[in-house]
Amino acid sequence: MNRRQLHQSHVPDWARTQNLGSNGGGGGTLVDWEDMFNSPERKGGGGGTPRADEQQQQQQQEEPPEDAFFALLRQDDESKFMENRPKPQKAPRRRPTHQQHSSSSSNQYSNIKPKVSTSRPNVIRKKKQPPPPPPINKAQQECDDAFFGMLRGSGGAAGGGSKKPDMQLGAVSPRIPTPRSSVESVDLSRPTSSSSMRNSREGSLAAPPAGRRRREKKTSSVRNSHDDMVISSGGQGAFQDQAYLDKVIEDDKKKWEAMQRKKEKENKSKRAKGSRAPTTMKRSSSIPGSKATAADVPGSKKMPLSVQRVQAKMDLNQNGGGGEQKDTRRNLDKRTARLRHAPHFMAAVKHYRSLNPLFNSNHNHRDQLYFDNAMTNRSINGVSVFVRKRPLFNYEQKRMDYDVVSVASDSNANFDSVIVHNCVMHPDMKKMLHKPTKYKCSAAFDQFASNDDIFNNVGRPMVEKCLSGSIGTILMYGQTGSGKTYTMTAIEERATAALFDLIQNEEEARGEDFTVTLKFIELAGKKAVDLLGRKQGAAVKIVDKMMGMGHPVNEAEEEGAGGGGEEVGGASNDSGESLLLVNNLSNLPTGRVRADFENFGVQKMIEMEKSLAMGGDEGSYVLIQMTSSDAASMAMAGLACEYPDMLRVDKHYCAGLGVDPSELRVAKNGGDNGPVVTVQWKGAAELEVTSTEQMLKYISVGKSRRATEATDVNGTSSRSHAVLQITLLRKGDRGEERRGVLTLIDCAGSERRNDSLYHDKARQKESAEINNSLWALKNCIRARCEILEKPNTFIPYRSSLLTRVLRESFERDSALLSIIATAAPNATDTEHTMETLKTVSTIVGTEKDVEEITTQQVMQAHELQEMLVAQGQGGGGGKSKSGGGNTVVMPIKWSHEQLKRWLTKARGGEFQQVARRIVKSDTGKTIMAQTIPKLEHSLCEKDSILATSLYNNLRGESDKIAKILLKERMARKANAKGMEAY
Ligand SMILES: Nc1ncnc2c1ncn2[C@@H]1O[C@H](COP(=O)(O)OP(=O)(O)OP(=O)(O)O)[C@@H](O)[C@H]1O
Repeated sequence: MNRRQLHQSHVPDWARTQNLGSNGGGGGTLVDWEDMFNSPERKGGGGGTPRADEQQQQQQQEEPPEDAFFALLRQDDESKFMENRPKPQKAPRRRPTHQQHSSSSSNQYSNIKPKVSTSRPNVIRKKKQPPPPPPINKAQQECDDAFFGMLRGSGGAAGGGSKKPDMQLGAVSPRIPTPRSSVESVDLSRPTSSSSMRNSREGSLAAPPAGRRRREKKTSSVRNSHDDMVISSGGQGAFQDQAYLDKVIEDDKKKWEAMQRKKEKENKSKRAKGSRAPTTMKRSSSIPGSKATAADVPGSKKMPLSVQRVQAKMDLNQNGGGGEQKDTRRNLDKRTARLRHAPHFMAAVKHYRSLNPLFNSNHNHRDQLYFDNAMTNRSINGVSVFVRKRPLFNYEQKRMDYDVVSVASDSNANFDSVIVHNCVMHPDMKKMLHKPTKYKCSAAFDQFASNDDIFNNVGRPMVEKCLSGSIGTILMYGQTGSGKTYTMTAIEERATAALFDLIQNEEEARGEDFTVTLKFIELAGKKAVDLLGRKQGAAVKIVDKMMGMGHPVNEAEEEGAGGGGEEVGGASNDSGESLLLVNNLSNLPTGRVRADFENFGVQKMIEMEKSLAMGGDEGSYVLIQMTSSDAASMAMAGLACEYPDMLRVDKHYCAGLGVDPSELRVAKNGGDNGPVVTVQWKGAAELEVTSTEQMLKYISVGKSRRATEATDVNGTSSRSHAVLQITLLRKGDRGEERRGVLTLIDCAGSERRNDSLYHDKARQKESAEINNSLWALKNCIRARCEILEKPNTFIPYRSSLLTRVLRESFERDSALLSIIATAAPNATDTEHTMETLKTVSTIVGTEKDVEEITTQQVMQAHELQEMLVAQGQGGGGGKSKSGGGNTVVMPIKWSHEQLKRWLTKARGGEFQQVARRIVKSDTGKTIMAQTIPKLEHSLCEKDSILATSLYNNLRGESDKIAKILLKERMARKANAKGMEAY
């Protein structure tokens, strides 16, 4: 098909009928569509161009009579015309004049009259062949429809709600000029026409979506072309309406743009106000399916960000906050799944606890039995490990978080256990699993333990030892927000008060003179900063100071790990021999001390033993002579300081040997008390303190200078290790000095990597440094523990600033070290808690004792109920008198009879003798109020085992019944709410 043929195929039928479109045989004429629509007549050009005149003349000659033409036109189908119409956009749009409107209004078809005139072959053939008319555009048709639909709507509205038939799409064909009457019947003068329609569709002036904007633009272009036609035939009134419509559309557009600008401005100012705000909102908006932002959460400023995120997730899960969208995802991350299935997991944990009476969580470590016990008898490898569980916070409970940490304390055992209930989903995401893991520690404190309990068990023994010249360190370790600072603050306050009380007592009793000094620094990464000096933020250098015998003091400043040398003086007399007296070699403790003696070599040990053998009786002093050597003197000096009661210089012996005891620096410098290797904080202010108030004031000043920052987990998270050191110099009436040091370290929160993902680079680096120093600490403590078995174990104390500060604690056997691991009980932090306890276990070498108890599948509520019934739990107290169905009664509310019944039946009659001994006045309340010692005397005939068992079983029963009551309450609640009952 050649170009002409192609064009021919587009010629409308009506034109072919008239031989207007034929270019084949028969002298057919090719219709120039462009000319037809651009012809001056069609455009209504009155004056006409020269070409128009020419055309007009030709028309007069060649065109058929007008009537015949109109008859032909009428035969044509309107749709055919539509089908073959040229693309409207191609027609140059020219707004007709008022005159043109009025002139054309007489005959609706007059405008297309010139189309016929284009049939003149000569004129047209000279022209370049135009492109074929484009096929009808479907999208355009839709737009047309839409527009006419709009018009219909507006017309309907204008016409009192009824659609006028002439306003239908067919009636206002875009290509067939409508008679004036029909156009005028459209009431376009109403200002509502365009804007109101649009507003009613959009509801407001908010920006339409991009797609719609595009569509509207298109519509408006179509509308304009159509309007041109309407206008051309509609006369002045229609023209004015069109102008009005344009204006309204233009206004709308302006309004929308103004609104956008305003919004953008508001956003900008919001961002400028709080630099963290956008981050927060970004984080919150990352919650899948959540609409919540930080600003939506009440008190969001104070609430940790993780809390806000979980809160938002909970809102989503619980369909709260009016959100219609319920989170229906099945594949959930661990934390979300834990909360989603909270009731089931809670029931499983509670059931587990009920089986073990030791998990009574309201009485541990309050008995006198525990005091002193944990520190002295329960240390693990020379380190006492304590665990403190903080209570569940209200906001955690609100988000359906629950307690997954159980504390089992037993006065009779040598250690306590902490169980973390890891609640997870089976990979099939249907079954729920309960995986309890057990950790061993010196003593564990549950959420009911008070600060006094902690201090009495951990702080007080330490203060007492330091007063008598020991070195003690308490170190807080745990996850961010688990209560390290809270516990340490309590210990500081109580330790200060206890210290000055004890000092006062000692001064009064013995007339000794005490000097108390305080230093406070923070360790952030590789920097140590003073917290008490006049100049805030002054750098501090951690320096090892060696104090040897018979030699001046040498300092070894260490700039970095492994830097600096150490010169150790040897204790010697004029003959170059070291002198030391051992009062009783067999009293020497094993472990490190013996290792040091071994360092001297076998020869020295033999000498010592010989001396001991020759020296006679136990308790008498034995002079040890040895050749001066660094290692020997160092070790001896250290020993003399650490074991003042065992190693001593005997003046009389020295006189007999002609040795000046004053030259023996062991006696003079270190004396009985002073350490040989001390760690000094160069540049740190050391303030002398004379009262509790003064000390607390200094501490609070130092704390206020400490670096804290809001993290995901804690609103005021400590971002550095705070090291507070209280030094006691005790001068006896004979001038002898003893030095005791109490170091309290509040470590920065240990964070897991995924917690710090949201942090900026600096914060991530800081977190890495914190974790590095904690790792170094772990290695040092571990090495210290290992020394007992492997004496040559190297302690890598130089690997971090924190461990360098703690050097004395690692290297001296008499040094006391207590670690308090703080644990958050909430299920969301299960992994953190497990990590903390695992780390502490690794530190003290009990990781082998970490016991993963068999995983259990979590029972559904009804299964649990059946099981409880089968076990007959809660039967001891009998049923409620109040007629509450199966409701049982808590032991504390038992009557005398109920108590007696329980005592007779419980544990296969173990307490039958107690049942016989109780009197009328004994009820559940009176027996529950008694402590183990009281029970022992009142009801158990001094049988402490029976009393302990009775005490524990009563509480175990109490927990079981509480559980049943809770379940009943929940079931009632669930029934009321129409929820799944369990
Ligand atoms: N045993 C507790 N009883 C009551 N409230 C507690 C307990 N432990 C901690 N808290 C509270 O928990 C919040 C966080 O505690 P804290 O600041 O001591 O945590 P942290 O472990 O020091 O955190 P970070 O490492 O980030 O500094 C505080 O509001 C504190 O009052």
